[in-house]
Amino acid sequence: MIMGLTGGIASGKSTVSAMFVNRGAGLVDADVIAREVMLPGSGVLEAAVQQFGSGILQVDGTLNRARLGEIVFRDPVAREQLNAITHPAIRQETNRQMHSLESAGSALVIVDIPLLYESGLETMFGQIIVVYVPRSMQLTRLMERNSLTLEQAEGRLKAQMDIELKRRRADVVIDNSGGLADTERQVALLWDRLGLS
Ligand SMILES: CC(C)(COP(=O)(O)OP(=O)(O)OC[C@H]1O[C@@H](n2cnc3c(N)ncnc32)[C@H](O)[C@@H]1O)[C@@H](O)C(=O)NCCC(=O)NCCS
Ligand SMILES: Nc1ncnc2c1ncn2[C@@H]1O[C@H](COP(=O)(O)OP(=O)(O)OP(=O)(O)O)[C@@H](O)[C@H]1O
Repeated sequence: MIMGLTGGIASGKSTVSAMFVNRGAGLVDADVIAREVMLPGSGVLEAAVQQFGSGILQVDGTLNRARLGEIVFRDPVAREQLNAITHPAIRQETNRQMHSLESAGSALVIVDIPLLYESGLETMFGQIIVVYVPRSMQLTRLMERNSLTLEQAEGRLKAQMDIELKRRRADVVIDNSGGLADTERQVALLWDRLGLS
């Protein structure tokens, strides 16, 4: 079985994905794939440099993520341009990995895609899990984890669909606003309900 997993930025997707992996699920992580398709020498990185200039590179030729983030999280047009350059490659590799894990015999494959709804990828999955925390908690966790100002954190939130909308669209909601033990309990419950125990 393959399930999509999404949520808002810093809502806890990686935390919840790790809980599924600990129980034996396979994981495809679109954020990891997004990094891989932008390694030095890739056509995707080359296209990004053509679009945004060599200022987005570090001296060693790797992507300066903070610099590109500064550009795209404050400018919707630039963000759309980056999405157009990166998303086809990310989507293709995500598809490849999830089917390869399923063929290899994973009883459950979790596919963590931050922009699942924004990119209209619902049809790839029979069931979608949304990892939910209220917007105010997204902001505080994001500011703390990434050492961002409130303004920078709000810029990143504005780049995504509102988390309440995602919650309403979900097939399954995991509420990650309590402690980790409470989240783990919800994961255990879902694991049982899916007949995976
Ligand atoms: C802009 C970049 C360089 C910033 O890198 P940085 O290391 O600061 O952040 P990281 O990649 O870890 O992403 C953190 C979170 O930001 C959010 N985010 C990233 N890209 C986008 C985007 N284009 N639009 C909206 N939110 C985004 C996601 O929630 C993601 O989980 C990087 O996010 C990127 O290359 N984005 C384009 C590819 C993409 O869309 N990735 C996310 C979905 S697969
Ligand atoms: N239940 C929780 N209680 C307290 N802190 C938490 C909880 N779950 C996650 N966190 C913390 O909140 C932050 C965001 O969590 P995580 O990195 O899992 O989110 P994410 O949705 O994967 O983020 P991104 O969208 O940036 O990929 C992290 O610093 C994490 O340690």
